[in-house]
Amino acid sequence: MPQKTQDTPMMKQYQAIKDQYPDAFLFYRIGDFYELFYDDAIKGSQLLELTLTARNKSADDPIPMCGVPHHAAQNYVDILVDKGYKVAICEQMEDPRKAVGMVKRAVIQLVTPGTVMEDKPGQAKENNYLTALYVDQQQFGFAYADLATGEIFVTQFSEFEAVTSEMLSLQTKEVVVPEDLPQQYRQQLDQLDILVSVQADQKPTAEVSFVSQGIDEPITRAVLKTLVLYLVSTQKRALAHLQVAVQYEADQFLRMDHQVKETLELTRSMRTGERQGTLLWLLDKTKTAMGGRLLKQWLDRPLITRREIEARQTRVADFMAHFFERSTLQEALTKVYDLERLAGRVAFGSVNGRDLLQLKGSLAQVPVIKNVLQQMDTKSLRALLPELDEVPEVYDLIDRAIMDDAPISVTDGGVIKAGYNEQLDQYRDAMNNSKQWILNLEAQERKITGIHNLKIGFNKVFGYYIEVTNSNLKLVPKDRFERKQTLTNAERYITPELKEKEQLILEAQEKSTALEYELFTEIREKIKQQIQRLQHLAAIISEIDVLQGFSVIAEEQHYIQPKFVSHQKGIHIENGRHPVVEKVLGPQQYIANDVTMDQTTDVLLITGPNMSGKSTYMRQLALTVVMAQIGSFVPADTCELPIFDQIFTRIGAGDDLISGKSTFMVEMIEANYALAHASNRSLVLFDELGRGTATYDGMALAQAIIEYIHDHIHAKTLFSTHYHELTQLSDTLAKLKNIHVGATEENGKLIFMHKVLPGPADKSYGIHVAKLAGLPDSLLKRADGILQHLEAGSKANTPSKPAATPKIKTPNSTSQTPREQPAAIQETQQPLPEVEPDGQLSLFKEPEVVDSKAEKVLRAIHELDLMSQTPMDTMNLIYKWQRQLKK
Ligand SMILES: Nc1ncnc2c1ncn2[C@@H]1O[C@H](COP(=O)(O)OP(=O)(O)OP(=O)(O)O)[C@@H](O)[C@H]1O
Repeated sequence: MPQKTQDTPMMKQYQAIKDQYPDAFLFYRIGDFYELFYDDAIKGSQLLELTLTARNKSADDPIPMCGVPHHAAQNYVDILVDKGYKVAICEQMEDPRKAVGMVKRAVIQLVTPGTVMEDKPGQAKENNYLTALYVDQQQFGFAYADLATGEIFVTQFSEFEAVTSEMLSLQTKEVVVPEDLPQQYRQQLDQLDILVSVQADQKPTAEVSFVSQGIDEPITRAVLKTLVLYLVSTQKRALAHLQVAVQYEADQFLRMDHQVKETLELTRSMRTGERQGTLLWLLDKTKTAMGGRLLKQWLDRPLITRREIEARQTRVADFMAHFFERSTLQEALTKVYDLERLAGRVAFGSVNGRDLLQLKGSLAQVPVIKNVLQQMDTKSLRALLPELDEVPEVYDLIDRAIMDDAPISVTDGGVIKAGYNEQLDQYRDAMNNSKQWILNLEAQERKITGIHNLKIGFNKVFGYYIEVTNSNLKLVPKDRFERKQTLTNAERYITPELKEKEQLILEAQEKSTALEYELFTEIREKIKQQIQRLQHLAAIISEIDVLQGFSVIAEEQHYIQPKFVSHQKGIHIENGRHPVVEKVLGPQQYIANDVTMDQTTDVLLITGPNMSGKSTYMRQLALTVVMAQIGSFVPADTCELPIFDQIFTRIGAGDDLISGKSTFMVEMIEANYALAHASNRSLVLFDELGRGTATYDGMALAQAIIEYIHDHIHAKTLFSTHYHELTQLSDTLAKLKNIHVGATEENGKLIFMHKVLPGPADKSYGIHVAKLAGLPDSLLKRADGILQHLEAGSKANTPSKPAATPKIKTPNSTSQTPREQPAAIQETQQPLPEVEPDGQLSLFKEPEVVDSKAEKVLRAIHELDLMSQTPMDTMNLIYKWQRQLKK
């Protein structure tokens, strides 16, 4: 009986290896190809658009197969990993020609989404983080690493939400967890669209102990071990570039959860997901990829220590003051390559001759950078000089050893300079002498034979040969020349002495390439010894780069150095601007605005028409705070700020469609999060909070939330609203001030002033905005009619001096006075209308007691301000009404 295909020795070897990597595509090397089999082949051929064939097609059990040429494999690996899959690279571990029996094969690397090392175009300024999680008794150890740069960070959290928020902020594509991670967390991680990889507990490696230096807590040590073991087990090599883990505490930085960072568009645009239009995009004037990555890290974690922030500011000011020196500095920085990733490649063993030349070129810039900092001659910049290590050992070594035009390949020779190694020089001499000998032989044979165009050539198949054209064949000495090949117009011959020389040349060549590779490996190992110095240098240069970038943008956009004051003194900003909107609109178009929140103001209640600039004003303040706390200058004429500990936002009505939460639910979750975590040193921005539900509910909640913050939290809070009734709160809340964004009406048209003014706005210009948006005239007329009706009703019902506190009506009681000032809103069991502010907004004459469900719903429909509803709001309401009718 013929052997089944799957039982052949090779397929058995394949299966044994594949069993160890069930969750990865196995790229199985056969000769010049990597082959995929079975399901890998079926799925892989679709994902990679490859032809699906079969091994042993004609057998009873053909095995699905597809393959990629080895030299093009990287592209295919990248595609799969980019799509979130893992790829195990299985190589032939011995020369098939020399192998006895089956060629030995082994997986040399498992490439996963979190461990990609290759530089992808456009990604140089991005880190690729692998994260790890360890849970012990409701405490969460959390760590992350960038394998390309060797950076590792570790912390712990006491809430799982903080873990997921951090993962989302870091945009990790993969998280490593221990085998015994409780199922509940596993499920929640699975929902995040992040690949979850499991790492078995094993004996720690040397890397683990190196990375964990100075880390004492068992939980942070445990998570580091999980992380590093995974790196080592996937990469299968020593990772000398892994850096000692940096321990951080979330409260050592200005805390912003993932949602806040997204809302403020610090590094990713909400609309496009790209950099364009973000604060990072605006601020990034860095000249190196490392600087670009550092800036992003700073934006993720602004500082809260005044001394540290001011140290950065001082350097920015110093760079600003030295325009000419700065341009020399920038020129030098442009010539600095990605030292961090080069160091990574040295450790990884993937560095080539050109990389080393880049390393040398970068190191050559260090004296230039030092020189220019010296010229600037300020205390803060001088302090950097001793930190700028030129790593001369590495520079000299590369300078002595690596040819200036070294090729990319490290195995084909042509990498090592003459004079670096005596043996190599001898081989090269031998080769050169022999080549000269051959030239001499050519001249000599021409003379002896009288064939003036006799040539000695070389090709890979026949080696050296003597070529004679057909017209001279009669002159060939048949006794000495042995014919080897016939061409159309010539014959090729060899002679014994030519063969002998050829042997010598080829041997010397083979030996010299092998020796070159050996020398290159040695050089790499020597540089590896200096990796930590290179990494330190990279860190200092990155910092210089980011700070010089701040000086560039500050100069270009006319920013000023913010001053830090106590929380009591509060916020004083004159002519502040939204940095990104200003950049996009141009300085002439942007209307600058003041922000004043001194000891008498904790809450600014902002009213004004749609589109007038309320959320821009709020974002402007938040971005100014973030810029100030990363050490950048800020867009304003003068700026005094306290240092904030956290920023909370609820801006824009984004639905969390994935988790099926409605706008209102998301709003309430975010509001609750802010209320639970904010302190009197926090900044809270709520944009039209409460508008995701029925008017009364929303207004009631908005008021209660403002009161809560005002009375209990004392955080600096900006609250924009369309509920004009809320402006009356300034009568009862001592530290609440009304401001509004002005607009004027001219000939029935609305002119936005974008100017923030004291006091409440007097009118909602919704209908005008609707007109600008192009709604049909007939509809607008109808809306105008309803508005007039509403206003008439409102005037009729409004007491001459509007009461600050709305009255509350329940079906069982007529109007009653609320508990006490300023607690205005009380809970009631009735769904609608639970709360009604004195007659405002009311279109119809109120029945004292609403008794039928249908009437309640009808009335709610009448009262609904359709223009201020999103479709999702309306869906929510209809759902609620349906439920009421069914009750
Ligand atoms: N200070 C300003 N100077 C110039 N233009 C501005 C200014 N503030 C806002 N704008 C422009 O007005 C537009 C609307 O601003 P924004 O979204 O802040 O309004 P809004 O009052 O929050 O609107 P809505 O109530 O509809 O959410 C912005 O896209 C911006 O182009």
